[in-house]
Amino acid sequence: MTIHHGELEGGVSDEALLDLLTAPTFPVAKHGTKRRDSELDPLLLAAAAASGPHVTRNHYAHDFFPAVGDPRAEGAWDWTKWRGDDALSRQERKPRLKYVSRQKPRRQRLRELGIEANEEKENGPAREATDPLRCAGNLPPSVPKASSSSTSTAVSSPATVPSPDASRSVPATPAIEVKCMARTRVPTPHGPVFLHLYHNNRDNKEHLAIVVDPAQFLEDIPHRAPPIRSRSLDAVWSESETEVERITRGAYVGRLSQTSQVPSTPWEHTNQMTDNVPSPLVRIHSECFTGETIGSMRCDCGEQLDEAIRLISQPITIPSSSPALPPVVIPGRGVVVYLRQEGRGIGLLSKIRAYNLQDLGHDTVTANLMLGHKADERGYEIAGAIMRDLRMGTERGEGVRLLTNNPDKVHALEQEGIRVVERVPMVPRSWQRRQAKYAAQRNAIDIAVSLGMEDPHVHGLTMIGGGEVYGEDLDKYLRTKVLRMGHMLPLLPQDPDTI
Ligand SMILES: Nc1nc2c(ncn2[C@@H]2O[C@H](COP(=O)(O)OP(=O)(O)OP(=O)(O)O)[C@@H](O)[C@H]2O)c(=O)[nH]1
Repeated sequence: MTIHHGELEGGVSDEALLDLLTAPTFPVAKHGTKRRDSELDPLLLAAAAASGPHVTRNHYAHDFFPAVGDPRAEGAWDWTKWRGDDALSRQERKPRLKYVSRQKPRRQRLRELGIEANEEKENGPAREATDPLRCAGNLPPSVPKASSSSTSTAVSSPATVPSPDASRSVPATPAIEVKCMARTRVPTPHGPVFLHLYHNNRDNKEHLAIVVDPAQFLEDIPHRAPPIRSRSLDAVWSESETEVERITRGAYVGRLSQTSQVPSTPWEHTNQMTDNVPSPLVRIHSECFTGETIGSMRCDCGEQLDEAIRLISQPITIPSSSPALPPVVIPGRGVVVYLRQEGRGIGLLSKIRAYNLQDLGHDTVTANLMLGHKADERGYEIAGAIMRDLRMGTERGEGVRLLTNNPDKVHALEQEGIRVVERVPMVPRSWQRRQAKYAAQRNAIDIAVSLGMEDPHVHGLTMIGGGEVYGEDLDKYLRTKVLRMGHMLPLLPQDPDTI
């Protein structure tokens, strides 16, 4: 069976329109009047065409919704003023659904960027960031923290490179700094992990790293690969820091117990990689409350998180250098960097609204655009800094094997100086199961077992409802990612009977 684009949620028109609008050359009417300004922003047009209501080129940040957080804004819904659903309140509410601009006047925005309004043409460089299919550095404006930089990992990110156009003053973005504030052992269904909590100087979110490296518990055995440890955590934070303080924040070695309390020392690991040890598996994962906490089957985020920890925790077989010797098996080794970028960076509130637009028939990309967001608003600078703090994919030359289908992530990490030696696909469990059925039309369970899946309920019962997400909503979501966001997954024929 062939998959037609037109079968996607949102219909042919949304996708065809977006393709047309984001094509390299924009069609111009033969006898049209020449525009005085530059070409129209495809994002704006796509949002306008998809949503219907008026959106103007200078106000594309307008929202369907009034400013919820600002009760003084015209049309804002302030629930504290809710007095019941009587006729009067209904009348009061009626004219309230209006668009409210969240954008300051352009002149003021340019001034804040240090750019004189007359120097910058409309739709000049700033327009680049509005490309809906671009994965942009979207982190909020930097607020440098007064932190002891001696203990944090500071690396010049590409954002700090001065503008080649020296005549224009571009505000300098301070080098990104991350600091691991605490680390602890967490037992999971896949084995123990070390949860690392990071602070940074770009946003006020607590990003996390889930380090799988149980070899650190095995004391008297020579390690084949260096332990995965945070440089900023193992640093000495102050001269007056006590051993108990160090241990309490997680700067210890081995297994912490009533009888074993060994504080770590600042980074001094000398053990090198043994030959043939594969590069560690790494996943950069973005927060998804719905998929990970309440087991939503609109997406596969919860399953992906579970599957990533499972895959990384698998023991590694190292072939021996001599045929006479048996292969060596070592514990799994790798990291999940967990970024607090809910809803691909648009936040939970907007994601919930986007779900309602999806129920109206729009796909996940169009729903974001209709709400005035980009298709993807995430950034990976913080992930890069965390990886550098853990010395992953940088200094030892081993590189990382990245668990993803998203080409943007590979590119973004490489931009951050992380060496990605291999992309390892994340095939949804339900697709693996169905693929197994299609492949041979035989006993699907046997095939799934031979693919290493075994019983999906055995592994990772970390989501409410079980170990595999499936269903119509999920299929639509995954197909949109493949067809509209360039995710590298082989599409399966649609077959509701096999779900
Ligand atoms: N805006 C929006 N975000 C969503 C939706 N469904 C899931 N997300 C968010 O998408 C993010 C996960 O992104 P994915 O595209 O699944 O994964 P990815 O990280 O880009 O790619 P992979 O590495 O291949 O999994 C999380 O932040 C989720 O909260 C949706 O319908 N709309």
